[in-house]
Amino acid sequence: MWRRVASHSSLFSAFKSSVPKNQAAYRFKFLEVFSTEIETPAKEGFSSRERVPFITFVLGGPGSGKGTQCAKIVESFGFTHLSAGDLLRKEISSNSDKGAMILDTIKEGKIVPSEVTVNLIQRAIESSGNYKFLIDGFPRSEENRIAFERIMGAEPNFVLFFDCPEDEMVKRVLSRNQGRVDDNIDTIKKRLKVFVALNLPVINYYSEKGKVHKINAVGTEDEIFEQVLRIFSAYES
Ligand SMILES: Nc1ncnc2c1ncn2[C@@H]1O[C@H](COP(=O)(O)OP(=O)(O)OP(=O)(O)O)[C@@H](O)[C@H]1O
Ligand SMILES: Nc1ccn([C@@H]2O[C@H](COP(=O)(O)O)[C@@H](O)[C@H]2O)c(=O)n1
Ligand SMILES: [Mg+2]
Repeated sequence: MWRRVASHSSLFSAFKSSVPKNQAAYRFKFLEVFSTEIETPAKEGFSSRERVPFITFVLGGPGSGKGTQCAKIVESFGFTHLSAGDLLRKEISSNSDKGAMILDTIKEGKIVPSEVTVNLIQRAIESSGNYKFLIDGFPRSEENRIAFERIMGAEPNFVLFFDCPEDEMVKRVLSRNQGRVDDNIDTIKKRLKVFVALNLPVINYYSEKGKVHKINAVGTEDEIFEQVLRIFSAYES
């Protein structure tokens, strides 16, 4: 994990011993983005002065308000917002060879193979020029989580979990009106099942590590953002 390692090179050699050569090279490229910061000892907060990489995973069921709150966090704290779903939708629109597979998976409310999603996130991080990231809708499964840790060699600093009752999530998704292929009642039911079966275990995993901040996602957007604001303000340094 970036903020826990003593030096750039020790991280790289640990990584090199556990993954194939081409991934090690990829990882090294990724680390170069942060090459001046990585030698700085770990800090709990995010600081504009030292620019130590800071990762927040933003989790919650479909329609719980992750994207809405991420937009507000970006405005107040200068994070880069990377929505895994948006990155996958962009990949579909770009006519990539994986587009058809991704579209079919999204229509079924299932999870896209982890390597695909992690590689999209990795590219977006590398090209962002930022060091503070909100990774929204990821990891969606233990497989996602393990792939991220293996490829990126990093864990989140903390996890935001938007806790919302299912009937409220269904209501919000059905009135979202953004033309998403998965915003229909059949796919929502599947997404809710996938959330319980695959995503809740990830939230429990990080909860046991003391990394989860649970937000009551019922209320107005501003009421919810008050809770979010308190959490981020405590990490600001
Ligand atoms: N607190 C709120 N109260 C009522 N509606 C909300 C609230 N927050 C967000 N919404 C609306 O609910 C819908 C879903 O919100 P949003 O897209 O932020 O959810 P999400 O968690 O990102 O969902 P998904 O996982 O499907 O991408 C949007 O139309 C949004 O405007
Ligand atoms: N880690 C992820 C994230 C998303 N997906 C797929 O995209 C769909 C939409 O995601 P949103 O976060 O925008 O709701 C989701 O239902 C999955 O099909 C994924 O596979 N892996
Ligand atoms: Mg979203």
